Amino acid sequence: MSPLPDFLRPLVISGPSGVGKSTLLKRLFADYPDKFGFSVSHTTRAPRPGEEDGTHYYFVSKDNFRNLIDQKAFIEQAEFSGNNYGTSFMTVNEIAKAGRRCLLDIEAQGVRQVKATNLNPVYLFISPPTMQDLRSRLQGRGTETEASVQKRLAAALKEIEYAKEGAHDLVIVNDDIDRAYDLFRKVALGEKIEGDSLPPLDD
Ligand SMILES: Nc1ncnc2c1ncn2[C@@H]1O[C@H](COP(=O)(O)OP(=O)(O)OP(=O)(O)O)[C@@H](O)[C@H]1O
Repeated sequence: MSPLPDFLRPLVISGPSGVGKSTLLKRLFADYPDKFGFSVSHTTRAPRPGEEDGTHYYFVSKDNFRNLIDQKAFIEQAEFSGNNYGTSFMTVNEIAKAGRRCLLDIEAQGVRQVKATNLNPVYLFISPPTMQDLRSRLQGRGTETEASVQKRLAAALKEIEYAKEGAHDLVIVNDDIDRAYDLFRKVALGEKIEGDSLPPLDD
């Protein structure tokens, strides 16, 4: 069976830090080990315990990152919480060459830049049900200091503002993980779904 038309377009996944993007992606890759390729970003942030270079990120120095910008290696790149993140053309091309759907985890600044390219992806926003849920997930993950949680929440407001502008093709609310994953899986496979409406997120 030939793939659905949307399967041939990259899928950009956005959403505030702590909303559950990595959790959804992990399940997808476990269920479909051969169908997708995650566009591994370059970052200047320090690896968290268990994160591996080349799998979760390409961990590079600030100088190295600046050189890559100068070489125009990035489709998009942005600074977030004091660290740089970028998606290289090379990474995305390699996934397409391998016949897999390219999945990209990109925040609002980056999405604006991707929109100025000819990548033509599907834009998906993963939303928390409420701001309180987002706060408790960030705190519960145990990877952040309280200051870092505050920074991420401030950045989350910008992500949400952009989503409220209608920047994305689709929204999935990560309330119940099984329900959210079922929708996410369908979108990733290229199925057309109704999607959720964006919650008010004003709490
Ligand atoms: N539906 C859900 N209900 C409750 N907790 C969840 C749900 N989805 C994910 N979580 C938990 O929320 C925390 C944050 O999830 P995760 O690390 O996947 O977020 P993320 O969006 O990838 O964040 P970042 O962008 O910072 O990498 C994790 O501890 C995860 O187990």
